[in-house]
Amino acid sequence: MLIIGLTGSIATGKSTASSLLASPPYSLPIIDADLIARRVVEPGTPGYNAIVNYFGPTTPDLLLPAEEEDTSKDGNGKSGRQKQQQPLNRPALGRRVFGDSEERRRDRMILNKIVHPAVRWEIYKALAREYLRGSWAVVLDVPLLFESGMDLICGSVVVVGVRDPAVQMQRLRARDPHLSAEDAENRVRSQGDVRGKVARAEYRGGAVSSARGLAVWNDGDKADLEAELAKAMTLIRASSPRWWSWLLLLAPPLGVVVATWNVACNFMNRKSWDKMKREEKAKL
Ligand SMILES: CC(C)(COP(=O)(O)OP(=O)(O)OC[C@H]1O[C@@H](n2cnc3c(N)ncnc32)[C@H](O)[C@@H]1O)[C@@H](O)C(=O)NCCC(=O)NCCS
Ligand SMILES: Nc1ncnc2c1ncn2[C@@H]1O[C@H](COP(=O)(O)OP(=O)(O)OP(=O)(O)O)[C@@H](O)[C@H]1O
Repeated sequence: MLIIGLTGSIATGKSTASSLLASPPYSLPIIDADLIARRVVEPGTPGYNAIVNYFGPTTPDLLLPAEEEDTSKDGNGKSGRQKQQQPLNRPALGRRVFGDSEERRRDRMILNKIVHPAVRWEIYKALAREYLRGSWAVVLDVPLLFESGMDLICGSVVVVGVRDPAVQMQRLRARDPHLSAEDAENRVRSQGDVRGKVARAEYRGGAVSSARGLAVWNDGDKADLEAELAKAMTLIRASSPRWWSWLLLLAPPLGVVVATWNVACNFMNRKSWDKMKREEKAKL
């Protein structure tokens, strides 16, 4: 099964691209890390408890008002309404962790340490399900694909980027009108420049621009995005035909060898990228 990593920066169009990939003619299964990251911090989960313990004492608006559940219909004899645990106030938590001050970076790291292991585990379970279903390919939509090291397990990485940061900001403000200009700025600054992610993907793709790493530009309208995606999918399909996935599924030892080889190639590629970046820095 081919794992297609889909990434980008905030509001560059990952979700728009993934809903196109989920629809015909592609109809690919999508694993959405943002959705999983919401599920693993729902009230009652270990993630929720850890966040409340750490951020609660210093974030007065961390929790939303509790919803009340009507329990009188359950026939439990009590005519009461039961208080639910208060859900997280996500914009308030976002204000604690997005931005590039020392304090925000530290808090973001702590939040990541709470949320990411649970997200990773859910992603591995979802991948195993798709593998057993015999899916040809699956899209792994992860905003922090490179930062989390998840790119290592991907056969292909597609970065959805915009060249003009003003387009990114305008789309973010239009989609999330509840964010102040400062909040929006902080969110954008919390992720590296998307052009850096595009460069990283293109380095994976190599000089001949293989399906291992591709950029999909999204400065134009949605029809332009569809056309860009179609080009990327043509390359990806050619690099990993359906019969190849069936062969790997029917011959598990071969599947293990190919998967190990793939991770090793990605690891070597990452080492050589890091080395190149270090040398560039040293020259400055
Ligand atoms: C801080 C939180 C509560 C804010 O929630 P909110 O609903 O307002 O925003 P949402 O989750 O939709 O995120 C919007 C975008 O911000 C970016 N983003 C989210 N978390 C992070 C992070 N830790 N570092 C950098 N960028 C991030 C992503 O591009 C994401 O798509 C939430 O983003 C969160 O729990 N983040 C930590 C978990 C995480 O890293 N999720 C990303 C996928 S694993
Ligand atoms: N080509 C486009 N033309 C016009 N609007 C677009 C285009 N692509 C995306 N948008 C809009 O821009 C906003 C951000 O897109 P989207 O939600 O897909 O980004 P994202 O990368 O998934 O963001 P996030 O990281 O915050 O989850 C959405 O409102 C979407 O409808």
